[in-house]
Amino acid sequence: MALIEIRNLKIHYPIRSGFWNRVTDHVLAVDGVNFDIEEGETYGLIGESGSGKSTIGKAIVGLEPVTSGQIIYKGKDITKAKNRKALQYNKDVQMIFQDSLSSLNPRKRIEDIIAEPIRNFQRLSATEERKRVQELLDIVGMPSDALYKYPHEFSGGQRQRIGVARAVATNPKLIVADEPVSALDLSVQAQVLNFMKRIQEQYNISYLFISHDLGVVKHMCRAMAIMHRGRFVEIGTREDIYTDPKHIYTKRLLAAIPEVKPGDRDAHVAHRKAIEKEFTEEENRYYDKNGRVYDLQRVSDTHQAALPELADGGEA
Ligand SMILES: Nc1ncnc2c1ncn2[C@@H]1O[C@H](COP(=O)(O)OP(=O)(O)OP(=O)(O)O)[C@@H](O)[C@H]1O
Repeated sequence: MALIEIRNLKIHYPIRSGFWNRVTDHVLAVDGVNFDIEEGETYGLIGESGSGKSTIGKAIVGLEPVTSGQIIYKGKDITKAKNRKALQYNKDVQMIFQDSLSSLNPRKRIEDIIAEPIRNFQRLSATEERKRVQELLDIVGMPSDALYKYPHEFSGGQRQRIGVARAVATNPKLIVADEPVSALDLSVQAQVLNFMKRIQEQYNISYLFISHDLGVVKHMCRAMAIMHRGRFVEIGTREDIYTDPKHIYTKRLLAAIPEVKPGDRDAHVAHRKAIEKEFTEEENRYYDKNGRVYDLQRVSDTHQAALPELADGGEA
């Protein structure tokens, strides 16, 4: 059994308009995704901005309400749990955010920031708590005098380490890492990713690793999903995705990785242009169940609504 199983998860946001502020439509931020995360595994979620990655992460940690579908943790559907705040799940599943400056309370000292999740779940004496916070700082490679400082006194990489220390404080089983290194320099990215891996091995933690950067995901994940407009367009292992991508959107993301070898530059630019052309053509193409092809730019809205697979959320 997987540690967490996501089944047909949908998160739709209402769009309100008009004088009465009625719901006139919905943003289909997440529209029927399925995946499992095994114990000790890192599962990658890749897609461009707005594809719905963060919404999935936030729904898993309970920061977004689920429209429909299931989040099954250790065999139990937590979306149906009565008193969700009281669940062991909240201790077991933690999150790291991209923007460490705004996710760490600027008015609190590091000691209090890291101790906060501990206080939610455990009663420790002041001495025990300080010892535990020092231990956590040590795990993420921060000096123990960091205890008395404030978030703005650290670099982005150091703040991300503090964010990890806070996430690890409750001995979690799963950490949702939402773009954890996107705001950092390349050299600092490598350091943070390496210590995240080290901590994973040491404490057998699973990660849901959310990123728009295929280079970073390749370094971290064996299994992954490519997300586009609220749906998964391709799922597979690292080898599947990086050596034999099937979906044009995946090919496009891969082609967007900059080519560093000077000799290959022209070939890379030509490849990128070809992919971009194919993507523009494919993106507006819709295949029905009988293999007929429609150009979605040409069919009217009424006709689109009449296409059965489109109406019930089929692949477009
Ligand atoms: N609270 C909300 N109300 C309405 N729409 C929302 C809300 N939160 C997110 N959305 C919309 O849902 C879609 C998915 O957003 P989400 O933040 O999950 O994307 P993302 O892939 O994580 O992008 P990014 O990396 O830029 O955060 C976007 O179109 C976004 O505008």
